[in-house]
Formats: sequence, C-alpha cells, structure tokens
Amino acid sequence: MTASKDVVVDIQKMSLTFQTADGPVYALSEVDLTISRGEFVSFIGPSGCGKTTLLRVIADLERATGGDILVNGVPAQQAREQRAYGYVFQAPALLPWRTIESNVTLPLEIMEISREERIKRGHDALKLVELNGFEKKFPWQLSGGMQQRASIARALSFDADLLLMDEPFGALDEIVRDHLNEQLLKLWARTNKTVAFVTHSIPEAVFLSSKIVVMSPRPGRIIDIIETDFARDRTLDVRETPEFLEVAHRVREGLRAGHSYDD
Ligand SMILES: Nc1ncnc2c1ncn2[C@@H]1O[C@H](COP(=O)(O)OP(=O)(O)OP(=O)(O)O)[C@@H](O)[C@H]1O
Repeated sequence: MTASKDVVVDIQKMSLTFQTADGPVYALSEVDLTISRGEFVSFIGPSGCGKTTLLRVIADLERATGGDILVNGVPAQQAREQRAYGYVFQAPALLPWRTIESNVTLPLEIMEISREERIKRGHDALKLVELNGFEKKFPWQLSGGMQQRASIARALSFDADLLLMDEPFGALDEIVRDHLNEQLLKLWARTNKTVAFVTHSIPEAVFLSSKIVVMSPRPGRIIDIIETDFARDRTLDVRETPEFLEVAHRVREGLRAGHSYDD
C-alpha cells in the first residue's frame, strides 16, 4: 500500500464477515477506496449494505476480516490511539447531567487537557457550529438539531483532521436538516477537514459531497463512485441545477441497479 500524506483513508480488498449464531453475515466484500485530504465523501445505499460497518472499520471500532486499511498512513488501530478522527453518531448521545460545554469538552477531559485550555477549545468548537452562548445549557434545553450540532462540536473539540459522521441528521425534519447541511458544508469549506458521511438521502449526499460512494447489499460492496464538481461555497439552490439533477440521477440509477426487491 502507498502511504501518501494526501491519502487519509486507504482501503484495499477489505472484507468483513460477522460470525453469528445463524451463520456468517457477509457485511462487506472486496471494498477498495481511497479518501484524500480535504474530501467530503458520502456513503449511500439501502439499509444493511454495510455503511455503518465501513465507517466503524475506519474508526477501528470493528475489525476487517480481510484486506488492508490505513488511516493517515498507519493501521486503523494506531490511528484511533492517535485520536485521528472525531466520530458523530446517529443520535447526539450527550450526557444529560452535563452542560453543553462540559459535554463538548469531555474528550479533552479524558485527554487530561487543562481546564483553561478545555474551555477555550470548547468555546471554539461551539462557535464553529454556531452554538456559542449555549455553553451553560443542558442538552434537554436544546432542540434536536442543536443537540446534534453540539455532538458535532464534541467531535471537533480535539481538532482531528478526519470527521466520521454516521447519518447525523437522519432523525431530523427536512427544514432543520437542510439548514444543518448548509452549516456543515460551510464548516467543511472553512476548516478543510476530511469528512466521511453516511446517509440514506440522495439530495443530502449530492449536496454535501465531493465524492459519493454508492453501495449495495448482500454482501455490502461499492458499485459506483461519483466525483462531483460543485463550488465549495454552494447554497441549497444548487439542487435546482441540471448538474445536480444529473448526479442525483446517477446515484439513483446505481441504487436501483444494486437493489433487490425480493428481500
Ligand atoms: N455486530 C454485528 N453482528 C452481526 N451482524 C452485524 C453486526 N453489525 C452489523 N451486522 C450486519 O451487517 C450488515 C451491515 O450492517 P450495517 O449496519 O453496516 O448496514 P447499514 O448500511 O449501515 O444499515 P442502515 O442504513 O440500516 O444503518 C447487516 O446485515 C447487519 O445486520
């Protein structure tokens, strides 16, 4: 494998089979993928095609049963130990007894960073998601969208270059989701982070991504990789353009080709 400094994630011939009481589950098969520095990569595909599993393998929360994976040029385990990524889950997973500020700075506390530095970094992270002023609130005092922004701030607090996001806006209504998509895009353009993002939504994938990875189930595999070329400072209006509709069409075709209606 080549360890270029511009390649953040390098996956070659990666497979993962879960052994279960009902027999093996072939979650991922022969996945080849590279993610370069500064890319925004979305993973889209039907339920069960292995999107979450793929993200978890990158995060070293799950071990591949075959193939190779490097993150920042080192094995995924080493990258995890070096805190190479921030991870955002489907649900905000904030601790209800902690204020927003102390939820966001929890990873820094675990890293034994001084209180003064924690407050500064927490403040910076909350500013990035436009939640400054809400430091002393508790999670229940915030809307679902704001809670998810706080969980993004937590993932940003220790300034990892790589952000892994597992369907972070799936549970939110469409208007809030649109707004957060725009905010996330601005944040990406401003910070130049590398993002790997799982979604079920075609418009969300096309709007956010510089690269869209279309997956199909049984076993989970990549069936198309689409590079897009929209301006970094695009707004939601881009969704009305022929270029956008063309990419969305290609994603839809890929999903249709890989989908079995017998399941
Ligand atoms: N720990 C596990 N043990 C056994 N099977 C698992 C485990 N985790 C996931 N699977 C199976 O692996 C396959 C891929 O699951 P995964 O959650 O990655 O899919 P997904 O594309 O993220 O689905 P969704 O969109 O519904 O979240 C599924 O068939 C799932 O049931």
